[in-house]
Amino acid sequence: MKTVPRGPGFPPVAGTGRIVPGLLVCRRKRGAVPQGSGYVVHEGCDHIFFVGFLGAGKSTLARNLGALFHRPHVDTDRLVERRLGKSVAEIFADEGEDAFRDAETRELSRLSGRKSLLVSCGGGIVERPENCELMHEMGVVVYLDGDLEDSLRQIRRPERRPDLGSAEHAREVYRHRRPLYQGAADLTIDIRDKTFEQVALESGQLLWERGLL
Ligand SMILES: Nc1ncnc2c1ncn2[C@@H]1O[C@H](COP(=O)(O)OP(=O)(O)OP(=O)(O)O)[C@@H](O)[C@H]1O
Ligand SMILES: O=C(O)C1=C[C@@H](O)[C@@H](O)[C@H](O)C1
Ligand SMILES: [Mg+2]
Repeated sequence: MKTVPRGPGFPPVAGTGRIVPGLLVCRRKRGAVPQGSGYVVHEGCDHIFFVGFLGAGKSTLARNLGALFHRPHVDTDRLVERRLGKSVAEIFADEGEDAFRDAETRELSRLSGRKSLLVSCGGGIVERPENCELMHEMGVVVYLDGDLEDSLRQIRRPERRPDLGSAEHAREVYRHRRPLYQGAADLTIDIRDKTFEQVALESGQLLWERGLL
């Protein structure tokens, strides 16, 4: 990815801005050309992948930043579900985890044909080194580094999470995964003791300052 820098200032104010709880959302008119108006121009694939444990807030963050920076958001779990026509829980139950992981890798590689996505990833995306390579080929990886307990509290409908299992199992997975997330990350955001809005502002600023948004 080649980056053409633009002027200072966060967030990018072009079009109209409005405040929503804790967040400044900047609206750009449809079709507006980002040249010379403080927008970054990237050549090649320039996705931003958000990784982290279950319930860390990846989807919420990618959605919030998508609204803030006018970038499309996709979620790998939702892409797999749409492609296979069933929920993640059903895929695990009917076809097993390997089939889910194969589908996840296929969906990930399909993103190479798209531009400027904010991608919230399934919690297990880092289980396959091939996925980490794909993400690095297509952009940068941001790790939301948080506590296991916060993740567990935030998970909605834990009974629908085939990957979660008992608290002890979740703890084991967390311990096993943390170095994988760290190894994959280009950037790490410490999300402990922060609200979802604080995380969105902090990561937006970090990515903006580095010319990634
Ligand atoms: N602004 C918010 N304030 C408080 N809680 C929130 C907020 N946004 C989301 N949540 C809660 O936190 C949960 C986890 O957030 P999110 O779904 O973004 O995490 P995730 O990392 O994508 O999780 P998953 O592993 O399920 O994909 C949500 O299901 C929701 O219940
Ligand atoms: O952490 C995991 O292994 C998973 C997380 C979810 O996002 C889904 O991708 C699936 O349930 C597996
Ligand atoms: Mg999610």
